[in-house]
Amino acid sequence: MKQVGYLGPAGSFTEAAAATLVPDDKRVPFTTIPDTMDAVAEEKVEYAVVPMENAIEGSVNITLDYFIHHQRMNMAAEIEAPIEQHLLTSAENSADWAKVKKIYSHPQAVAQCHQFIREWLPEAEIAYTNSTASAARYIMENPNEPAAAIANEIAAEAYGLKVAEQKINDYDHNRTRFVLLTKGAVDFGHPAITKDTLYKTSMMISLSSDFAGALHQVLAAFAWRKINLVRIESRPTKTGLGNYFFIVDAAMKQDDVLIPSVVEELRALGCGVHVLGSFPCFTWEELNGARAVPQVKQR
Ligand SMILES: O=C(O)C(=O)C[C@]1(C(=O)O)C=C[C@@H](O)C=C1
Repeated sequence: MKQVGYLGPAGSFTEAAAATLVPDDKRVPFTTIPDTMDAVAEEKVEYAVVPMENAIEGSVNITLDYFIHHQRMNMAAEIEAPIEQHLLTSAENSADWAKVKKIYSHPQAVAQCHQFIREWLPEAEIAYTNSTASAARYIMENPNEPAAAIANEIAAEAYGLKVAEQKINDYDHNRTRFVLLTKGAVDFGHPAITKDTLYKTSMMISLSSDFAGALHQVLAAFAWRKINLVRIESRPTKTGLGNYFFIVDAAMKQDDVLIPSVVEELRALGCGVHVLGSFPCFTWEELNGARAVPQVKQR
């Protein structure tokens, strides 16, 4: 049995994503996203699942930055899952949840519920945690503190908390993309792969210098080959204000012709190009049926 690392503790959204993508593997929780990625590099686990991007809040910067600057590995698969945030309290605080003085949760989850917090708990102090599940666990351990966690239903059950308010995320279409990372390149086989499965090839591109039309030239290399791009993200290189690299996801599997020729053309233009992975993409619904709420089988 393989071991899959995930951002824990049990009951995080990332665990639900890992349980859906690789249900037969042993799930191993880690405290932070960098710890989870290090575990793959140090071969404590075969692979890891980490959150990459949320439909409301955008990229999970710590994942992208740690991946690029510290722990370059291979993106081997992706799963996109629905995210429903709930306000969880201890039984002691559930009736009077509007009186809680502090809200614990992961920054992405807090950001997904800004309007709810502004409207209902404007005075509450926000305390950021490593994951939504660690916030829920904290509330379990401190039931008398007038505090709440923002987390999912699995965490409510795992840590014996009450769902004081359901579905508090500000936008209905709340979804997060999670990636499965491996140390080396692998072709991720999955029984759900069909001829219609979407593949992406993710690349990191840095420009040779800043000149008019530099990014246009990069995009043209994809455009004239009719390669559809499904994401363009810029992140600071951390070498000085105004210096960026780009993460570009092409909607195709790495092949022997088109992707190598794009890479060659971009390098000829003086760009730095790294292929970060070429991987199948699944949706939660595809792998789990139409259930909206994450269910995790305990092992
Ligand atoms: O905190 C968790 O439960 C996570 O798995 C992390 C995470 C994230 O980083 O985006 C995952 C999904 C949600 O968007 C909120 C939090």
